[in-house]
Amino acid sequence: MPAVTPPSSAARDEAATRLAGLATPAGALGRLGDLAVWVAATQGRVPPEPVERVRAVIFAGDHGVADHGVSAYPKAVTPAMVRTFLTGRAGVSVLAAQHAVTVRVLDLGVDDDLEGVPADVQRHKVRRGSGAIHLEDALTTDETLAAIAAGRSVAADEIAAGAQLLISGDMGIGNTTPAAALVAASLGLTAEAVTGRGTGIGDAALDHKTAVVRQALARAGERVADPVDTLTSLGSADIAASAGFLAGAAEAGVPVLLDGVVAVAAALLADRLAPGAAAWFAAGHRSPEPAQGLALASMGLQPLLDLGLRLGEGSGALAAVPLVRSAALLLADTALLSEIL
Ligand SMILES: Cc1cc2ncn([C@H]3O[C@H](COP(=O)(O)O)[C@@H](O)[C@H]3O)c2cc1C
Ligand SMILES: O=C(O)c1cccnc1
Repeated sequence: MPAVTPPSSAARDEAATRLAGLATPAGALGRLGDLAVWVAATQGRVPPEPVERVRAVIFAGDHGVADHGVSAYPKAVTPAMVRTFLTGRAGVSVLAAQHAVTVRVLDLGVDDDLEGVPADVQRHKVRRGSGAIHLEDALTTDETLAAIAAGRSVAADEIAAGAQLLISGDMGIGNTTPAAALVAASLGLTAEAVTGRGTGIGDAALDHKTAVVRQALARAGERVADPVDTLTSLGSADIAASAGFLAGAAEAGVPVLLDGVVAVAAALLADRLAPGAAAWFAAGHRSPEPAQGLALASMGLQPLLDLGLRLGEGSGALAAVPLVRSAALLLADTALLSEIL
């Protein structure tokens, strides 16, 4: 497995110097300035080039826990939304069209044959539905490794297609439950600390969902010390693929803008699979899911937006794409104070 080379510290230092010399009051660009320095470091270029080619991949899959009262919606939504991504009418599709971002959807584990969808969508399918994590493993070890490898190969495809910035999106009813469990397992947190309302469950269902996460963590036990075993026991095919995708991006030196709780759980696993990967990640937004904020903080990432957005699909990352573009342009094209005085 290739090691993760950090973003260029020479470019980071040069970018910070350029930022300090811009025709603005010192520090006036605030977090956009920090973001610009990160973009320049990931590109190894000062000034950074415009961030034009942004590509998002949605990893879709079903989750056995969805049959156990953890979501406000039925599992049938998952294949229906896969078809909706394909017709370009999902929430994330609207933002992607607005911001000229390409979106692909891939079925890693949808519990449906998705008859009639283009074969390419199912090219990396690992299985139909992942195990109910409080009762059984999500995957076999072989399935986990296949999903991670699929994610890495998808990242390579997107990079070969010219991606300068990658986004991983999620679709799968019930997926905020394994995401919460993965974050708790990775950070040594309790079920109470990480479990949220997902699609909008009420108090009684939240108590039940928390108990499901607690039971899953107890079942996984010591296996959470290893990232592959963590994904095997508590993850899913789609989240394992997303983790492989994010690890692959970091290994290739391509930056990533993170979305909500599922993408961030995958990012945490990517950083365990490929230590140092998190240096290639920026946080598009903060979601109301507690696991998401806790995972971001553990990676030292501050979210760009905080809109109460709790859709997933990559939407929070998509909404932040204009900020990344603005940051790079500001550092590249703003006059220097020395040029105007
Ligand atoms: C119509 C619809 C579209 C969605 N798009 C993303 N999600 C999001 O909500 C689900 C996770 O929440 P939970 O764990 O509570 O089920 C996932 O499918 C996620 O992608 C959606 C959910 C619905 C209902
Ligand atoms: O925080 C998220 O990303 C989220 C919340 C609810 C449903 N889907 C995603």
